[in-house]
This record gives sequence, C-alpha cells and structure tokens, in this order.
Amino acid sequence: MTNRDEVLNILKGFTDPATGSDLVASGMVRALSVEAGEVRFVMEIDPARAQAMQPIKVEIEDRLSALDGVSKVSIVMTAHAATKPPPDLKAARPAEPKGPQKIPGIDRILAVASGKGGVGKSTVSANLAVALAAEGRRVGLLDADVYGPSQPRMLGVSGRPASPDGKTILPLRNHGVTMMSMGLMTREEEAVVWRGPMLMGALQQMLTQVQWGALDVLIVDLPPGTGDVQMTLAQKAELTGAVVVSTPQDIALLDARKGINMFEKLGTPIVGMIENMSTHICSNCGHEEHVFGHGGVAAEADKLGVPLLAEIPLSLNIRVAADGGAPIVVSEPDSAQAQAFRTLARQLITDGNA
Ligand SMILES: Nc1ncnc2c1ncn2[C@@H]1O[C@H](COP(=O)(O)OP(=O)(O)OP(=O)(O)O)[C@@H](O)[C@H]1O
Repeated sequence: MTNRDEVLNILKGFTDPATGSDLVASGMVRALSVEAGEVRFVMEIDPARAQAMQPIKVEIEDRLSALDGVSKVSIVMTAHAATKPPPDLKAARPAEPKGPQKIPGIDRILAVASGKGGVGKSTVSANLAVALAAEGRRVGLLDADVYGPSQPRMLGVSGRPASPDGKTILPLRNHGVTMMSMGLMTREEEAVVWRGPMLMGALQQMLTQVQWGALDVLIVDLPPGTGDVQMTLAQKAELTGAVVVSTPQDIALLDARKGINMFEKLGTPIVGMIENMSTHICSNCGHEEHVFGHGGVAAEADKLGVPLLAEIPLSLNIRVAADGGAPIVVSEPDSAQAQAFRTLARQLITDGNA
C-alpha cells in the first residue's frame, strides 16, 4: 500500500515554476492525507497562477492514481493568503492538555526504572506483571525500551501488533498480561536512532492509541538512565509512582540515585527500590554468595528515605525462565524466587500502588 512518504517523493519530483523549488519545499502542499486508498491534499497557490498550475495538477493526479492501492486522488487548489497563515488543521482540534494527564481506563501507572542498564529491570517488570495478574489484577505492560525491547521475548509473544482501523493498535497478550512494546513498532533488523521528538510521539501513541482496555495498573518498563522517555512519561502521564531497580554494586547504586533524583524533580513519587541479583544460592551445593555485594540497596534506600520493596536473588532459574518466555512466577510458581515476586506484588497492591 502506498504511504505518505511515497506520495511526498512524487510531489518532490515536480517543480513550482514560480520559485524553481520542488512542490513540497515550496510549501504549497498542505493537509496531505493518505487513508484507505485515498490521497488528498490542498495546493495553496496565488490565484493568478491557478491556470498555469492546472496541467501540473492533472499530471500529479495521473502519477498518484497509478500508485499501488490508490483508488482516488483529490487535489484542491486554494488561494494562498499572503496576509494570513494557512489554516492549520490541527488548530481545529481541542488544545493539547498541559501537564501530566490521567490515561482513560488506566487506574494506575507504575514506572519501573533503573539508572544503569542490565540490572534486571525488564526481568523484574515481567515477573511483577504476571505476579499482579496472579493476584487478580488487570495488568498492562508497556515496554518503553526502544533500544533493547525485551518484553516480547520474556513474555513469550511474537508477531507484530495489528491496527485494523489504522488508528488504534491492538496489544498482545500472554500469561494474563496485556503487552505492547515500542520495539515492535520498528523492524527487528532496523537500527533504532530515534530523536527526542520521535520518542515522545511514539510514547504518547503507546499510551493513548493502544487498546489497553480497563486496567488496574499499567507497568512501564523504562529504558535505563534518565533520558527523553523518562521525562516524557512523567510529564505527559499522571504516574502513581516509580520503582527503581538496582544491583547492590556501588556503580549501579550511584546511577540509581541519579534516577531517583530525576523522578523527584519531575514530581513523581518514588514507591521504593528493589535489589536485584541480591544474593546467589548455588543450585548444586546451596552455598550462599553475595556476588555483587550485599545490603547495598537496603542501605541506600534507608539513606534516601524510600522503602526497600524486595530483594530478588541472583538465580539461574530466573534467567532461564525469562529467556524462555515464561517468567519464573508462572513457570515455577512455588519456587522461593517466584514467591519473592508474589510478595512484592501483594505489597504494592496493599499500598494502593498496583
Ligand atoms: N535475578 C536474576 N537472576 C539471574 N539473572 C537475572 C536476574 N535478573 C536479570 N537477570 C538476567 O540478566 C540479564 C539482564 O536482565 P534484564 O534484561 O532484565 O535487564 P535490564 O535492566 O532490563 O536491561 P536493559 O538495560 O537491557 O533494559 C538477562 O539475561 C536476565 O535474564
């Protein structure tokens, strides 16, 4: 099917005789829409030139009609007004609300953040989501990590989300969790180089155009660090709070502190910290080892005056389960590791955060 870019490319091939630049660069093409096989736009020109432009208009109509899937081409020529800016179709819509907004149908939004990459934020998000579902909550999981989306793999879902009407996006669902990943909006082999405004637009779409249904809680698995996605989320959506995941190492903690600082500045409540890879229990001999140190996150949480919500052990089974598409909470529900996540979920529900 033809898309907007293809239409624009064709229009760029035509020259505006008055200015010598192409039709798109000259600014005369307005309100272009490509929808259900119909290409529509306005050509804004000086009325004195209307006649001279007529053959160009006809030629454009022929070229666009020949495109794959195009059934109708409507080009309207309007007089350009030198004194008044052209009508901005967007201005007809209600003004965009300022400040963080509640997303209709979603009771709570819980952001899962980490200062540093690879501390297990996605593993915690996936297990927490299925643990909340096991408690009977209606749970959504938004994987907002465009650079390394991992939720499709962790929840064992594949395929691209459908958009039957071209406006709303149908999320995927597994293990009782409704899931959408920003990574599913790009092709797998595509290197993602998204600028701030694109990220902001994509995140906004994920929040408002995905058919989440009625949710008790939407968990947002954020990218690591303190970047555009974190800022946009906190500025656009009314967040119940943020949970910060860290390993006990000093360097991870230092970064976690930065993350907490950012949320405080943005006015997002810190629900608490989670220590991941807290302790390692050897699956052969039962010996307990503190691979990344011990108690670091507890001490830090204490210092910052935020609760330590959970200590999740470093466990081969957690990794294997996550890699296999069935988080440990569903694949080994009776294990101590699964219970750690179930306890965390119950705590969040009790406190009204999930
Ligand atoms: N408690 C744990 N025990 C064992 N392995 C774990 C644990 N938590 C996470 N892992 C493993 O560590 C790796 C990184 O985890 P994960 O992808 O969840 O981190 P992340 O913080 O989301 O990373 P990213 O920065 O890519 O978003 C994964 O292979 C995961 O299976």
